[in-house]
Amino acid sequence: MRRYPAAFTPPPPGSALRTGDAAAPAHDICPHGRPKGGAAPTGRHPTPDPRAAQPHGPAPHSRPQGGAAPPGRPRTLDPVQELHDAPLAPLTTLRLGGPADRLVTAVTDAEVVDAVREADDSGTPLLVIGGGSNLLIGDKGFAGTALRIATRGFELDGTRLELAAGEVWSDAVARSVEAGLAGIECLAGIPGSAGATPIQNVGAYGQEVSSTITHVVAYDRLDRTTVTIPNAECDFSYRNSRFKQHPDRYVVLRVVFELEDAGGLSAPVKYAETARTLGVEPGDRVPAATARETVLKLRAGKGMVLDPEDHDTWSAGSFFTNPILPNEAYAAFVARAQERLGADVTPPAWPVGADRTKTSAAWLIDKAGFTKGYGTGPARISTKHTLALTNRGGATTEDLLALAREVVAGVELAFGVTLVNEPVAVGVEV
Ligand SMILES: NC(=O)C1=CN([C@@H]2O[C@H](COP(=O)(O)OP(=O)(O)OC[C@H]3O[C@@H](n4cnc5c(N)ncnc54)[C@H](OP(=O)(O)O)[C@@H]3O)[C@@H](O)[C@H]2O)C=CC1
Ligand SMILES: C=C(O[C@H]1[C@H](O)[C@@H](CO)O[C@H](OP(=O)(O)OP(=O)(O)OC[C@H]2O[C@@H](n3ccc(=O)[nH]c3=O)[C@H](O)[C@@H]2O)[C@@H]1NC(C)=O)C(=O)O
Repeated sequence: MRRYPAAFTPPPPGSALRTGDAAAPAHDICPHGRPKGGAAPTGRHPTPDPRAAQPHGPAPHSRPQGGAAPPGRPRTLDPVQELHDAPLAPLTTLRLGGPADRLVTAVTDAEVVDAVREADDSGTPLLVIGGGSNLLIGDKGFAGTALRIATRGFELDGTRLELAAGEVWSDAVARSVEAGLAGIECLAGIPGSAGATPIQNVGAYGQEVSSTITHVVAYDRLDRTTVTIPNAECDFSYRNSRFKQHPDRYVVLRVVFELEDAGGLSAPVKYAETARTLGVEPGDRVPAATARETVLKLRAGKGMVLDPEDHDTWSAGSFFTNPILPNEAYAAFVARAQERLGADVTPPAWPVGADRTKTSAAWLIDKAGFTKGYGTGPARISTKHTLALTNRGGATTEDLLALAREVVAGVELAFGVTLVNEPVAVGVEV
């Protein structure tokens, strides 16, 4: 077993990977298009919502060009921030979805709040967009205002880290590791914005943001005021939070973390795959930079680090959450799996409290016959991980939905387990 020294000197600033800076295709906006009367959205949101993807979309601080509002249309924002009939597909990591009637890019918290208030006052449907990495937008687009959160702010004070919602998450992780701090190093390479991390309590490789967030500053659309919500009131659980439970109520403005100064070492390594790869035991610490690099390699091997050249990464990451089953339902599932695959088969299982068991959606999909690379059309399963549904180029949202529905039906038929989609569906239902 390899052990690392207690004191570790972090690498010089700038040596870290800056995943958020990669590949920014031109923002393909029709500047003078009129708002389209798209179909009213259906699904989880009463109002649809696309998300601006910094990883492959325009840089968050660069304002889209052009886009004067049609005559007579009320406006409270700088014209360069407002576009009409704006394609949303380039703002998502799936590169799917139709246009928004109106796309507003907000670069300050005040602009975010103004845009939200304006939409609410006029009864206009609002779609908040962060990095676009967890959005599945319908081909008809969004009939309302899409608000792209492009605020910037990385403030490190000792071990306290405050991030503006529009910060590129993977850059923030890199910078915190460069500063020698621990707590979010295993969340490296996750696409999207800092403001989206508390929404679904982002987690990977043994870390969840709920462990380090101290509080979230959000605009509360119900009370029409800015609120500070401490961790204990965020109702965090696996891929869930108060913000996700009330999807139309809060717009996250800032997220504050308390990181750990472990002399440049990581937090104790928790995820078995990471520990194995590092050659350490779970619970050991390694240099935070090493933990981050290891996670980046593991993620890249699964097609989970954005790369515009690699269609396996034209995805929304995991398309389904890992099912959490009551223990009896899990036992029934195991019996069914063994009947189908052989008595020696044991599906992945992680206890969730005393009464429930989490299993693997990727395993279910794989064993139901949807193996890596499954599909013949423009939407297929990733060749690197069965949980990522991908756009091979030229796909439509309907293509992807057809694949997703086929997978859900196939897994249900094979194992009696119903998969639930993780990405936010805008104007469509899986
Ligand atoms: N673990 C992994 O490997 C992966 C994880 N992800 C996670 O998915 C998340 C997607 O982030 P991102 O690409 O920025 O988000 P998106 O632009 O994809 O938006 C998805 C949804 O997040 C909500 N949201 C985003 N920003 C805000 C905000 N400031 N305030 C309120 N709601 C917000 C909105 O939901 P609503 O309208 O319901 O509030 C939105 O519809 C990331 O945080 C990432 O961690 C994605 C891919 C891989
Ligand atoms: C990518 C995301 O997050 C990921 C996160 O990166 C990883 C690492 O911690 O763990 C979750 O995936 P996951 O449960 O599929 O984790 P993995 O470690 O990749 O795979 C778990 C198990 O699935 C099985 N597996 C995986 C891939 C595959 O093609 N086939 C397969 O059968 C294996 O048994 C493997 O051991 C998160 N997904 C969810 C929904 O919880 C995301 O949210 O978008």
